Amino acid sequence: MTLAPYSAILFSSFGGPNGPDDVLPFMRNATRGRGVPDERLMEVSEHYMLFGGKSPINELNLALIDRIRAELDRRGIDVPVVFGNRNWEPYFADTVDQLIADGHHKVLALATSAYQSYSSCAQYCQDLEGAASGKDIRIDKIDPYWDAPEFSRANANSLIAAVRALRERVGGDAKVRVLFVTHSIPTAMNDHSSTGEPENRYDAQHLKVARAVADLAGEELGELLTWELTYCSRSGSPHVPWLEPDINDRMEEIKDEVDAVVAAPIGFISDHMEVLYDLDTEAAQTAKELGLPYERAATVDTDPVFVSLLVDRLVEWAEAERGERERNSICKYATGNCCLVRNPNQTNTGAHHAAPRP
Ligand SMILES: CC1=C(CCC(=O)O)c2cc3nc(cc4[nH]c(cc5[nH]c(cc1n2)c(C)c5CCC(=O)O)c(CCC(=O)O)c4C)C(CCC(=O)O)=C3C
Ligand SMILES: [Fe+2]
Repeated sequence: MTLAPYSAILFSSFGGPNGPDDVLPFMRNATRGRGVPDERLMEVSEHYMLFGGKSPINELNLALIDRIRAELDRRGIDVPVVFGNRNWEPYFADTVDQLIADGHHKVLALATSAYQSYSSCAQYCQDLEGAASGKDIRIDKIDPYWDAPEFSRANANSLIAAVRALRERVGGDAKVRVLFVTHSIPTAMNDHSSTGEPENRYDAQHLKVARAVADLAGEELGELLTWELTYCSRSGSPHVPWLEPDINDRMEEIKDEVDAVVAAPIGFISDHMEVLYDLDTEAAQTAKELGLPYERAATVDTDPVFVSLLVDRLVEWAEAERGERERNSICKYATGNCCLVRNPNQTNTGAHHAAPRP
C-alpha cells in the first residue's frame, strides 16, 4: 500500500512540559495572546507541579506514534511518522525543517484532538500553515475524526469496562449516571466551531459521540445508561462565558438523584494533564466529598480500534488526493469557513484564511 503523494506523516499535538523547568515557558507559549489571566496561568502551573512538573502528554504521544508506525508496517506502508507540537519541543517549525532536510515536500498531518473548534482544529491548521509558509513543503491535515464509528466504538470499550468496575463496587441496582466530559471552550468559540450551524458545533459533535458511545456500551452491558455531557478545564476571564456545566458543579447538583458516577472523557484521546488533574484529582475529590462512588473511564489512547481508524483516515486522505475516491471533508478551513473565532473578542470574518492552503 502507499500513502503517495505524501512521503511522511506529521503527528501534531499540543505539547507539554517534560520537567519543572519547562513549566513556565510552556505556560507562556500556551497562553500567548490568549487573554488568559496570570492567575489562571499560575494555577495551572501548580497542577503540573503536583505531577513533578511533567505532563504525560509527550510520552503518551510517542507511544501512540509507535503503534501507528506498527499499523503502517502491517499494511506495508513505508513512510516515517514524525512528531511536532504547537506549544513545546519538538516545535512544528523544527520538525518541518528536519522534514525538508530529509527530502520530504508533501506531508500528511494528523492532530491529537478529535473535534472541530478553533482550539482543536483551526489552530492546528493555522500553525502548520505558518510552519510551512515560505518553505518548500506542503502540509495537509486529515479531518477531525470525532464522527468515525470506530472512535465511538473505542470509547464504548472504555465505558463498558468502567461501568463494570463501578458495578463491582456498588451493585447492579445502584443508579449510575454517566458523565461524559470534554474540555470547555468559550461559548463564542463554540458558536463558530465547525461551520457554525448549531447541529455542527463543538458541543453538538460531543453530544453525537456521547449518544453513540452510550448506545453501544448500554447494548453490551444490557442496561439503559443514563448520561449527560459535562465540561472541565474552564479557563479565561471569569466574565467570559464558557460551555457548562462543569463536571464538579454537576455532581453537586445530582448527588441526591444518583448513587454513583462514571466520568467518561470522550474529549481527550489520551491521559493529558486535564485528565490527571481535572478528573483524577479534582473531580475524584469532589465525588468523594459528596459520597458518590466514582469511576473514570479510560481514554482511547492506543486501543487498536482507534489506531487502525487513524491509519484508515490517513490512507483515505491520500487516496482522495490521488483522485481515487471522493473527498467529503468536514473541515472547511481551506475555504475560510471553519472554526474561525479565536477568542470571544474576535469576530468571525474568515478574511485572513480565505486563500486555499498552498
Ligand atoms: C479544546 C481544547 C483542547 C482539546 C484539543 C487539543 O487537544 O488540542 C485542549 C487541549 C489541551 N490543552 C492543554 C493545555 C492548556 N490549555 C490551555 C488553555 C486553553 N485550552 C483551550 C481549549 C482546548 N485545549 C482553550 C480554549 C484555552 C484557553 C486559551 C486559548 O484560547 O487557547 C492552557 C493555558 C492555561 C489555561 O488557560 O488553562 C494550557 C496549559 C493541553 C496539554 C495538556 C498536557 O500537558 O497534558 C492539551 C492537550
Ligand atoms: Fe487547553
